[in-house]
Formats: sequence, structure tokens, C-alpha cells
Amino acid sequence: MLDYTTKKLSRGIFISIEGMDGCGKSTQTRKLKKILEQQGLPVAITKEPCRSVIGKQLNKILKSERLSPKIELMLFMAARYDHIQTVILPKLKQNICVISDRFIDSTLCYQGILGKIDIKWIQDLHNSVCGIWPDVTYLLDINPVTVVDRIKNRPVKHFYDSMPLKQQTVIREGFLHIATLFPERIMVVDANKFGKTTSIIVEHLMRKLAKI
Ligand SMILES: Nc1ncnc2c1ncn2[C@@H]1O[C@H](COP(=O)(O)OP(=O)(O)OP(=O)(O)O)[C@@H](O)[C@H]1O
Ligand SMILES: Cc1cn([C@H]2C[C@H](O)[C@@H](COP(=O)(O)O)O2)c(=O)[nH]c1=O
Repeated sequence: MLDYTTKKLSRGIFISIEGMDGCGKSTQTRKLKKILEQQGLPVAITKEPCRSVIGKQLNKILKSERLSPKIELMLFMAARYDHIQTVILPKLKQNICVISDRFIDSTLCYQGILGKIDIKWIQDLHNSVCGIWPDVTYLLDINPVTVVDRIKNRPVKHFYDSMPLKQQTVIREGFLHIATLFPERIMVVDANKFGKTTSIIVEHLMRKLAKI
């Protein structure tokens, strides 16, 4: 691994972690924060739907309602704008690295591919409303059978939590397709191999940081 203790970043780095429910995003987010902090980098972790005012309302709505994909898209976009303004940009401006558990690629996958809304249209909307993309995104790719097994016994938080294998497979393929659209930004990481995922991410990220 490269040693980062001597390097000071000239700006905060924006990292997103994506993938299916239960693929290990929050686990990897926490592990990555710990490792980067050990390397001397200040890190803030966050997630979407976020905990800001709009995000909290969105979580409540998702718990009780099944909305049309277009309405979901507008709500996620509004919550993301709020998230960017109140959490992400202020941290990046203080040279703090931000790791977000889910960001725009979740919208492209769930509302775009699963909800059948044009991907290009969502990208344009994101550019107009939010205007910020992660420097790097790690897509945790895992066997859908594993996630269905992991999430089957936990309390249902929202409609997406109870997705069966068939839909989880569509979501997995959707994310992989999105990764092909952004090869410079998105790195697909095999999340099936216990213990290897974090080291693959850290290795890649350190190389990326070396160029910044
Ligand atoms: N590499 C791994 N091997 C085995 N189990 C794991 C691994 N990573 C995470 N888990 C377990 O899988 C479950 C889901 O992990 P985690 O909460 O990190 O996923 P997530 O993608 O953030 O889920 P969600 O999007 O639904 O919040 C947890 O019980 C966690 O302990
Ligand atoms: C950001 C975002 C999320 N979703 C969906 C995907 C997940 O199933 C839930 C969030 O659940 P989590 O367990 O808290 O990760 O919301 C979405 O459909 N579109 C989005 O933009």
C-alpha cells in the first residue's frame, strides 16, 4: 500500500459507494473511513437518502407509499440537492474527504433502469439540479442470492427492502451497465470475497490520490 501520511490533499475528495441493498456498502464505508484516517486524511461519511430535512421526509414517504418512478426521481433529486448543499459541499470545501453510501448511480439504477426512466434524461437533470459528480465510485458487485439471503430477516424499512431475487438480479445488471457508461469514474469491486473488498478499494484509491 502507498503511504499517504506525508501527503496533504489540496481539496476534499468525493467518493461514493454503490450497489444492491445488503451488498456491504455501510460496512465498506466505515472501514474505508478508518483506513483513510489512519493515513492522516480527514474523512466524513454520509448516506442517501440522507438525514437532512428533505431526506428524513423522503425516508418516511418511502416507508409507507409506493410512488411512481418519476415522483421518486424528483424526491430523490430534491433530497440530494439538500444533501449536497448542507453536508457534502461544506465538507469538501474544508478539504475533508466525503464518502457517501449511495449517490446518483442509485437513482440511475433504481429509477432509471428498474423504473424505466431514460438514463440520459436523469443525468441531464442531475447536472442541472445538483451539478456535482463523485471523483470516484466503488460499485460493490455481489451475487444477488447472497443479498436476498442477508436482507430476508431484517425489518423492512421500505418497499425496496423486500425485492425478490428476480428484481435484485435486474438491479445488479443495471449497476453493471451504469459502470460501463462511466468507466473513468466507477470501479467495479468483487464484494463476494470476504476480507478482500476493502484492500482492493484502498489500493485503487491510493493510486488515484497520488495523481491529485
Ligand atoms: N464481506 C462481507 N461478508 C459477510 N457479511 C458481510 C460482508 N459485508 C457486510 N456483511 C454483512 O451483510 C449485512 C449488510 O451489510 P451492510 O449493512 O454493510 O450493507 P449495505 O449495502 O449498507 O446495506 P443497505 O443498503 O441495505 O443498508 C450486514 O449484516 C453485514 O454485517
Ligand atoms: C439514493 C437512492 C436510493 N434508492 C433506494 C435504494 C434503496 O433500496 C433505498 C435506500 O435504502 P438503504 O437501505 O437506506 O440504502 O432507496 C433509490 O431508489 N434511489 C436513490 O436515488
